[in-house]
Amino acid sequence: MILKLTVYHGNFVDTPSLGGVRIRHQTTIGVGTDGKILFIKENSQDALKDALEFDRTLEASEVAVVKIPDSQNGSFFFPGFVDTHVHASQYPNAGIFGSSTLLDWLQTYTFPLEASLKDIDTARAVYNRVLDRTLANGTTTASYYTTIDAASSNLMAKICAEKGQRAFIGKVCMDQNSPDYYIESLHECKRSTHQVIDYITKELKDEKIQPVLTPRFAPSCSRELMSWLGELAREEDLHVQTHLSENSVELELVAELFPECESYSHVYDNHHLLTKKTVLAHCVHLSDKEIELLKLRGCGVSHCPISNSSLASGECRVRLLLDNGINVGLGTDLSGGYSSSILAVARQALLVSRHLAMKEKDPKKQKHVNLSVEDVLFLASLGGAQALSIGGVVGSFEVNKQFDAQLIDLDRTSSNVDVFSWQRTSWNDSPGEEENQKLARNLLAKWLFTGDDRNTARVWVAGRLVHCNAALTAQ
Ligand SMILES: O=c1[nH]c(=O)c2nc[nH]c2[nH]1
Ligand SMILES: [Zn+2]
Repeated sequence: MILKLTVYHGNFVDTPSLGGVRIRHQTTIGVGTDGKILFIKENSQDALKDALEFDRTLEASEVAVVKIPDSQNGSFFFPGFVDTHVHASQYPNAGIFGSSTLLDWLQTYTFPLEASLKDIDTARAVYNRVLDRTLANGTTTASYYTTIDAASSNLMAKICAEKGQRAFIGKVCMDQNSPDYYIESLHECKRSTHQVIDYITKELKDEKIQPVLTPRFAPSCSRELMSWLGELAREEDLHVQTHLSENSVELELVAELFPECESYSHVYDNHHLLTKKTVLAHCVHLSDKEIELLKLRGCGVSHCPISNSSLASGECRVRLLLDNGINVGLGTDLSGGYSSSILAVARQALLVSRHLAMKEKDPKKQKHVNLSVEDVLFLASLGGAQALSIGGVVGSFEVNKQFDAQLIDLDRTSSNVDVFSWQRTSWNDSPGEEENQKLARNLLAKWLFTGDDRNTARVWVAGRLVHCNAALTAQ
């Protein structure tokens, strides 16, 4: 018999809006063979019955059931994480940055490593590993930077398709102010960019994998290159990613290189690179006028607090961006950031917001600047999806969205999380269940601050199991 529907049963947690947590207790989610969520039934005991009621033409043998036993009360489903900014090619350097800051870090650590991935075997080893690692940490969508090399960028796209992660693949574009051993001419860059777009859209043809135009950052891109990329983005309706306003020395360099532009953001805007499908990493030192411009253009921002702390770049004022209606997600920014875990990035986002709050004199403002556990879990999931302009496809559990999910298990004896008997919840979030609600929120905080990949039991992208932490007891 051919499988026509999979039903997942257990407790589902997601963040449908900033600061809001939704807990769906003993719920069945039905997923079609194309990975789309077809129905959600709350407060249900019998997942198979729900499936057969949903589609009366189905036979039981055509339905697969993934049920978390009620006894496994420390387990819940959460949407897969979205990493809005990650340099796959830099993964071998995770943790290796010494006391450098952005510009010397690029020269000392980053450009030599990226250049070495021209060797296809090196690229294969690195890209396979980074995929396994991010999937094991619950990342179901990632916006990747590869290197300037087309062949190995195409290999990365192929590995993503094979392993099943949803991914944007950004072949890096740089044609000025870069080392002789790691640069392309404008002509070469145009050709290799087309090679990657053509491979992904005409050969690979996996709708979960998309190309993203990737001017590295303004200093390494000529005006001609940026104009050409801006035009290509418009003509082909492509996604764009780049870095913006990360480090104060970088800001001075940009002002020197582009004296005709009002600000760093205007450099990109003048070349038509700020669109609704653009995601901008860092945005640490933006002026109010630049924030207004990003809002006007509908760009997303990738907040990378581990990277910003490691490279001493500064603190992004996330609450200000959110208050201005800008979509913000989280980025690991490997290897400016040392961790491949979006959960770890979410934790750091919360802590950085508290550092910003400490600088506020007014207690009311202090409170507002703080990001809560619920806020950073939103940024890690739906916020990230919205920043990448795919908020209608993934990021929360809704009918017609894709089933990109992770099963979290806080009870694994080998993990770092200890849940005591009085801290348990039935996950029942209905009115009148205030104590349960409080316990559930405390468990989410415990996961955020003490959890890691040992608690990521299983991961699905579009309904396909892409990671399984073998020791788990869930069937
Ligand atoms: O965090 C960063 N990582 C990079 O690789 C990079 N290149 C330019 N600017 C950058 N910032
Ligand atoms: Zn980066």
